[in-house]
Amino acid sequence: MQDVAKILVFGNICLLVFGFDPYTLPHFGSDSKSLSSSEDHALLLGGAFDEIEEAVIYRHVVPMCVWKFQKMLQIGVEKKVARYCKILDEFLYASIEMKKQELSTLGNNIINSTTEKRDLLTHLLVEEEKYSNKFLRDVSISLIVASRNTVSSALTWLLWLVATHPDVKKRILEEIKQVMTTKTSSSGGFLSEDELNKLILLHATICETLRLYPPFPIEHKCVVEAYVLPTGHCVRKGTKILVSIYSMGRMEEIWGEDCMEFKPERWISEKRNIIYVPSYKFMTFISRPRTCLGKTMAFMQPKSMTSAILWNYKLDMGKIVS
Ligand code: HEM
Repeated sequence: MQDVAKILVFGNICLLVFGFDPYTLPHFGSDSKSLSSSEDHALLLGGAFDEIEEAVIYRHVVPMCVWKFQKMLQIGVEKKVARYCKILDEFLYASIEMKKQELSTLGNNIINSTTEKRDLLTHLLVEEEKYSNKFLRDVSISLIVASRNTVSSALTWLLWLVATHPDVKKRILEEIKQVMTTKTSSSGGFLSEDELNKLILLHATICETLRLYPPFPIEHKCVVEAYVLPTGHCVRKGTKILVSIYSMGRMEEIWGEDCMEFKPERWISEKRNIIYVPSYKFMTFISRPRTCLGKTMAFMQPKSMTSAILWNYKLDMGKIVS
């Protein structure tokens, strides 16, 4: 399920960043020559992201000298990293060049288009011509990496929790029916942003999913300067701190006695608004100053996808075949 969700999210983020869907594109790069379709090419890119993300985790668990040595000799995991980075670079630089050509062909038509309709690359290139290709590549890759695994993990757990809690599923469907207009029901059940904002129970269900199953279960920080924490603990410069976001989402002293239960209602006030929970309690998006910049999008995508799935299909857990 998460593999399908990753494909969906990758397509969405590419639309946002580049303005095109990678599943409909011609192939870029030497590694893609043997591929028979755009879909295969997009899967190759997805695979490259997966491999690199795994290698980044590896770099966190082995001593730095080990992976640096492997990198220098181009052996082991680092050999794979170099290959997959090349695949991604070819895709990203070709996408940037394509966008630049499109801009020079369409010129004023794009420049005069409303900013809400522009993809990120167009926006950056129209606002500031001097950004280097490397800068544009780095911005694009950060957004793809930040959203692909996180949103797909959230969506997978969300669908599983909804499928295994028929009462919640029934009430979400009733909520969708209430906000849905004739226009959206005839367009396949894809709700507008305003309609999605009215889905309070679905929003609460996503919060509850992210509390119990945070896509980043552990956060890793390094102390820059010696500091005394409010608890009185001294931390020395260079100390590595691991915060278990997963455990914090299941702590009785934070969430109460029913902390292990799936209860979307805990996020809804008597007046049917979402209850604000400070980020130092609900750590899924980390606290300031480095809080997640894509939080709104992190809710919008699962909301839009889940409401369309529930509207069009019957969501149930299939039989597990051993
Ligand atoms: C359920 C989905 C998501 C979760 C749980 C999540 C969680 C997080 C977390 C924990 C961080 C802090 C990482 C760190 O400092 O080590 C972070 C940072 C970030 N996230 Fe998200 N994220 C999600 C979706 C997204 C999306 C969809 C985008 C944008 C398209 C995004 C963009 C970013 C960016 C740009 C940062 C870096 C912020 C900075 O360092 O200043 N995230 N996210």
